Amino acid sequence: MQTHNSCGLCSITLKDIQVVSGQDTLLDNINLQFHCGELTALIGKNGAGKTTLLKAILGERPYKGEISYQDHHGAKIIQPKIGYVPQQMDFDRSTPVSVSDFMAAARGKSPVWWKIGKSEKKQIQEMLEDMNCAYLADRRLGALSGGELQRVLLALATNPVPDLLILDEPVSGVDMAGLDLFYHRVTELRDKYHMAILLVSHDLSLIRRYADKVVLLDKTVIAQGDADEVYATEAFRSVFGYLEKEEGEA
Ligand SMILES: Nc1ncnc2c1ncn2[C@@H]1O[C@H](COP(=O)(O)OP(=O)(O)OP(=O)(O)O)[C@@H](O)[C@H]1O
Repeated sequence: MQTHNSCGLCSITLKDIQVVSGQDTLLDNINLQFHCGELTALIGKNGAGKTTLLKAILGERPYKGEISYQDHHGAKIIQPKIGYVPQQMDFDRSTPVSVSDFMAAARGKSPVWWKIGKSEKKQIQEMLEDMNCAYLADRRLGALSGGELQRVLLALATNPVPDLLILDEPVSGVDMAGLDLFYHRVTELRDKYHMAILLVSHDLSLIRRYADKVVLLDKTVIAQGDADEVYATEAFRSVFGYLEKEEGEA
């Protein structure tokens, strides 16, 4: 993995964020702060606005309010590096493009029909090795499982190492062992590079195990805190009902 060319990001502040679409208010009065070295999980029912909020942060959705990035002295950072793993990637599953070809094209190094240069191929190999999936390099992209594709997308989103990593339901369609491995890898990245991570997920027990902070959204923030605090709120119960604690947990 390439070294972290840090811009010294410390926190991300969302102030009075509102997103409207025609007559509908999709998000309103969102005030939040995310910190480096923390994995924040965004949860909420279907349609609560989680993806919309990620899109606003990514600049893909017009919004009112302010999204700002601060360094450790409180000074504003204009262009933080943001890595993104989308909820889904629509592409023709019959495409003959290999994982390496796709990654080279996504990195902007070459069109998919060009032969990849030796040094680019080596870098891609290293990126995949970092995610324990070097064996995928020559596989056809369309033949990957959901979990394998997510690891390839995570390898891309974290090279170069971002200041903020955004993951939108990165684990849907992945088995439990794959999910656990993915979360484990994400928290390793958080600890090694001290990046801020914002993750949308529906897996409440994995969130309890791995997230530092949980934000419950229903068009606006209806609860936030650590997982146990949020899971104990009335707001959480009204959305998800009661959640049994896992065996062995305090
Ligand atoms: N481009 C769009 N234009 C108009 N409305 C949209 C658009 N994208 C999403 N919406 C609507 O905004 C609301 C929030 O959608 P969003 O995808 O952000 O929810 P979500 O919390 O991510 O849901 P899920 O858990 O099902 O993925 C929904 O009612 C959805 O229909």
